[in-house]
Amino acid sequence: MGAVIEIEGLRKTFNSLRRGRRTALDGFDMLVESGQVHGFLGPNGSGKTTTLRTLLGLVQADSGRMTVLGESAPDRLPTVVDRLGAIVESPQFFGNFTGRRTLSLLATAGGIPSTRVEEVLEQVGLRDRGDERVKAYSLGMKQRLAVASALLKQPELLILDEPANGLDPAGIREMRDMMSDLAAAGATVLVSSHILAEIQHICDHVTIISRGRRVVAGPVSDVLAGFDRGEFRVRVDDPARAAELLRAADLAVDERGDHLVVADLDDPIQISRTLGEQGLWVRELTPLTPDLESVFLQLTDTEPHPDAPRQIDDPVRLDDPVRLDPAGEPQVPAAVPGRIELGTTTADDEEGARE
Ligand SMILES: Nc1ncnc2c1ncn2[C@@H]1O[C@H](COP(=O)(O)OP(=O)(O)OP(=O)(O)O)[C@@H](O)[C@H]1O
Repeated sequence: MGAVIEIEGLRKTFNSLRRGRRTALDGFDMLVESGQVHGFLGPNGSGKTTTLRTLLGLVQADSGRMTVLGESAPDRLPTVVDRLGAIVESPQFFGNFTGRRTLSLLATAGGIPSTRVEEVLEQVGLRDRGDERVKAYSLGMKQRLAVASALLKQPELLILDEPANGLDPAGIREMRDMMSDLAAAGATVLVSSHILAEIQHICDHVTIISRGRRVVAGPVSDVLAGFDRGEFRVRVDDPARAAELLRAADLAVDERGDHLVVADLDDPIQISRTLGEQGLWVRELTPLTPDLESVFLQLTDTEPHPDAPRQIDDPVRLDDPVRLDPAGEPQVPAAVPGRIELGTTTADDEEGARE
């Protein structure tokens, strides 16, 4: 599989009079290979949008090396722009135009055959609503229209920043199906999100970023397997006694009210045998497999706050080297040989551009 996106040691610091100096990217690395549906995960403010904007030349990096479809980015992006579709900032459409007319105009402007309009409307599930004005579209329909506009040129690579934002569960499901269809048709998709369950369903690969650094990357199944602590939920009539017996058998037991969680287990037979031999019959013995949500929380150490978005202030936990990058810690590369120095941005208007 060839690399479709390569990012090495990307750094970006924003300077603003109001908020001072902020390091958005602190030596970030990412590799997306051809045919992947690659999830780009991180808490709010971890650097996802800055990465994508930098990759597309919308923000200038301080340093780092990037390639897109084999060409160095952003300087050589114009040579691959026809093979690339991206929705990084919500595109604005004319509310009085219909979806179909909007796409027709974009197709004409881009020299794309008008037959593509019907194809992309179909692909994003808007064919029956194509003659309604955009101002009457729901947020989800506007998102789909945006995706349709990016699909007009049949891109090999589609980059979507938080495409599920603001969508209801049905809209999220449709977006998910659409991405699966695109991948099945051979496209590579990079999708950033903080909706972890969705990423787990949609994506085959994942990169998790925290505070501007990559904390883990790889196939979703490998990342999850790396966090499998061999835990089992155990229900018995007398959990306190069961806990005692299991501890006496050298097992790590956590009492959780009406059930126990036993960790670091190779074979659950150890539980049923230990308890059965003492006349305690097991009612439930369920393996607890990690999901992306728990992996994400462990890596970024950001328990969601009931009334607030995810927090980013806590330190990244680095106590388990096997679960992190090969170096055993979030990557903070020193000088990368041959890295292109792109110059430093020290403009207060960066702040203005964002707000
Ligand atoms: N134009 C800007 N000016 C000043 N600071 C910025 C600018 N853009 C991003 N930042 C800061 O850089 C950091 C990373 O922001 P970024 O938007 O890349 O995060 P994110 O992971 O995309 O977050 P979210 O999920 O909330 O979109 C944050 O601290 C943010 O405040």
